[in-house]
Amino acid sequence: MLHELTITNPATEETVTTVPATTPEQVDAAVARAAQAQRQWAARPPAERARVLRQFARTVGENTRRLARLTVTEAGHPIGNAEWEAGHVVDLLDYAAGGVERLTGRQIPVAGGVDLTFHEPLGVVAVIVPWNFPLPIAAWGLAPALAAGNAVLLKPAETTPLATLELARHALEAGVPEGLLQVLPGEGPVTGEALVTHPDVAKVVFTGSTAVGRRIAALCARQTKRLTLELGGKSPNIVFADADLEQAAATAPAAFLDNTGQDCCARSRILVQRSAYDRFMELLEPAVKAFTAGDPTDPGTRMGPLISAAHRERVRSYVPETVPAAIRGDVPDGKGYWYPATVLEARPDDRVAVEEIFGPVAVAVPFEDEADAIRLANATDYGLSGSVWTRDLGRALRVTRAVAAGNLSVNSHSSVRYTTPFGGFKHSGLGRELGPDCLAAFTETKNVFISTDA
Ligand SMILES: NC(=O)C1=CN([C@@H]2O[C@H](COP(=O)(O)OP(=O)(O)OC[C@H]3O[C@@H](n4cnc5c(N)ncnc54)[C@H](OP(=O)(O)O)[C@@H]3O)[C@@H](O)[C@H]2O)C=CC1
Ligand SMILES: O=C(O)[C@@H](O)[C@@H]1OC[C@H](O)[C@H]1O
Repeated sequence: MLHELTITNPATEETVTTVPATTPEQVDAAVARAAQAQRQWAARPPAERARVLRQFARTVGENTRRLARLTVTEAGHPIGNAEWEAGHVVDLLDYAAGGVERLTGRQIPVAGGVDLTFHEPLGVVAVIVPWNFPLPIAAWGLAPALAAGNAVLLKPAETTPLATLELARHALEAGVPEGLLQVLPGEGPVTGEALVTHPDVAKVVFTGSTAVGRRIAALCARQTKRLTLELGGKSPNIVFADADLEQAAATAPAAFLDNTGQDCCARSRILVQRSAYDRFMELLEPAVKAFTAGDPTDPGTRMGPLISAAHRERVRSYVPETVPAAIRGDVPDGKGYWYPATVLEARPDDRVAVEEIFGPVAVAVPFEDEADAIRLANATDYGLSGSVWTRDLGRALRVTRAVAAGNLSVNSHSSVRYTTPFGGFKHSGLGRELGPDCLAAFTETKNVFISTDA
């Protein structure tokens, strides 16, 4: 077991700092503190809880630049992206604060009495966060969980605890009660599992790999623990010949290269109707090459490094050395975990075309007609996101309804809006985050019947 975590800047390979790792005994103490804070928080009037969360949002808003710089340092995100991510946390906190007073129960007409339903907080919630979007994914869990009256214990990824530790400091400054939001850095199998198996943790929200998600699901099942899973993806970008090909090709690079492809929604399977395939690939090449990789602190940079040397090896293992890439971008020489933007022409059942790579690698595959496109789009175990490019509205509706995925977009690659539900079909997850029901996901529904016959 590690006593401390070493944080490395992935763009320079320099050690940034070390952070103590949380032991299982410290997890026990954190759960006890959180449970006490939660009882007092849940008892406070809703308007008061909403005010505290709005102040939390304001404090984060005043500190987005510093939070963004921490994301650049620990995760290698380009500064423009990192600033958007910190701003997204502000929006999530504001949105959740607005939900506190709208988390209403119901009165259902019944015979012989009055029937009331209540939404009650769960208690202590564990939010286990990956390294790809340290702040947004943390906030997807913590903002609605706190708003619904819960306490949150957040375990960041080993490689990226700095921004969320800073976020917890801002929570205290803003008046979020001591103990209600605690960030517990540490190793997944140690700190993470201590949280998942703790009997006083009522719910686990996990974002990460499908393999770890399955393990956590099995551990939660032993205690019938509430669980939300946001797992991997291998999302299709389906381009029909009738689409605006210029626009489809201009936007396709960002859809698989943003965050260096370390995005569960990455459209890394580019499916193009055969009659438009050659033209599309011609248009795609300059667009991919223009997606500049380099120093993440430079506002002109579009793509940073991968998170670690080990992850770069994993990405590399998917790309056959003997087959030349159809398109390959450039990366800086020297230090940093760089990997070039790569498009491969693959067969639909090649490993590179069906497994999540989580790097700047896409496959291009031609298809014949609508039925073939749907068949190929659904030919993975995943079902998170996907895009359809066409000018035919009927086709857009038919294809989006036929693709088994939680988040689809037409003539766009947008997957994430804090106001709309997000989550996966098949092996991409369980439950939904964000959207109008995000607070209810952190409650139990209680029904009370009051007899009027007595
Ligand atoms: N859906 C998504 O957004 C993500 C998908 N992935 C996929 O997973 C692959 C591997 O990435 P990796 O970092 O290993 O992702 P993991 O699934 O291992 O990690 C995600 C989070 O879970 C924690 N964790 C790991 N094991 C356990 C456990 N047994 N109990 C509780 N928590 C645990 C991790 O901690 P620690 O950091 O200490 O390991 C981290 O905080 C990627 O290449 C990608 O394909 C990865 C990240 C995000
Ligand atoms: O989990 C992911 O990787 C995606 O959902 C990702 O998270 C925040 C970004 O806005 C999304 O694309």
